[in-house]
Amino acid sequence: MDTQFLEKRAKKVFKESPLVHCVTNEITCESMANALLYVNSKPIMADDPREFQELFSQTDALLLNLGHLSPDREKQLMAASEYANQFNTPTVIDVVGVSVSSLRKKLAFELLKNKPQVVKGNTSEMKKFCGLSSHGRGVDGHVLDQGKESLQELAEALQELVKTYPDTSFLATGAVDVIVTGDKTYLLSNGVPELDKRTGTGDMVGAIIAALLGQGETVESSLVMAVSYFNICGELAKELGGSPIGMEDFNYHLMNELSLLHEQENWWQSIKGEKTND
Ligand SMILES: Nc1ncnc2c1ncn2[C@@H]1O[C@H](COP(=O)(O)OP(=O)(O)O)[C@@H](O)[C@H]1O
Ligand SMILES: Cc1ncsc1CCOP(=O)(O)O
Ligand SMILES: [Mg+2]
Repeated sequence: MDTQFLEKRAKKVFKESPLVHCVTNEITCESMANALLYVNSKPIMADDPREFQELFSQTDALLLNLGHLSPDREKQLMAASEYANQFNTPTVIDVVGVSVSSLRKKLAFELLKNKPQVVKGNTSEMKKFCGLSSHGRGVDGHVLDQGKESLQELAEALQELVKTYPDTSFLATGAVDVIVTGDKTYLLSNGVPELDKRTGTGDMVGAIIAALLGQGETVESSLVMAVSYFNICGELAKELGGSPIGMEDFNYHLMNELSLLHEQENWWQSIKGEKTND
């Protein structure tokens, strides 16, 4: 990958303190709020549309997470998406659980109409989102959706989707992360398997992407830097936690590293992946 691009962006990211509005699920809400604080952002979890007119005049980015759906939550997500359009607030949509129900897929495409900067999910969720076969169970990705052929099929489907939705970039996370943004495709390969075993890791990545958008990073830079940063923190957590590593120890070190790594000037040198122009 272009090391000049990575070095230049790494000097900028996490140096400001954007206010990130999250309409999200109760399961991982606190982890998400703390992850944002640990990367110098300010979270506000707010889902009452009555305060959106005032709130959107103050916020820098919006994270919409479909994790815990209800009729009220659907109304809140749609309202926030409309306000983001009105206020030009950069928006990330996390299509959590889209491989579970057609209700979520329908809502995801309704939200896509408002031209969010990013739509993300794990590989199984994003395969379902693209109409491909998916082995997703619940909100988790499945290893059968992460093989070379499967990722190639998914990347091609996302490259087609970008032609229909040119204002939106797409991210599918897993052992290898697929980013399709404009005519560029990235395959990123940092991280450790333990990241798949802690609830909220994908949710936290979505929030960190929103934070970088909120501080003015481009969509391409926000995606590459947020995913890589988070996953390198996972690599450090595994190293620090010893072997065998308990998942509570892993999470302790992961969250610690989120708050520490951005003080290391050369953290970006650990970024692994490749970029192709479609
Ligand atoms: N097997 C794995 N190896 C390395 N990194 C992983 C693995 N599984 C997930 N990750 C990383 O963990 C984060 C969450 O991804 P994922 O588990 O796919 O999302 P979700 O929590 O939404 O299912 C992403 O940054 C992803 O790159
Ligand atoms: C378990 C669960 N159920 C509804 S949302 C949620 C958390 C999903 O978090 P992530 O997508 O980061 O694994
Ligand atoms: Mg997820």
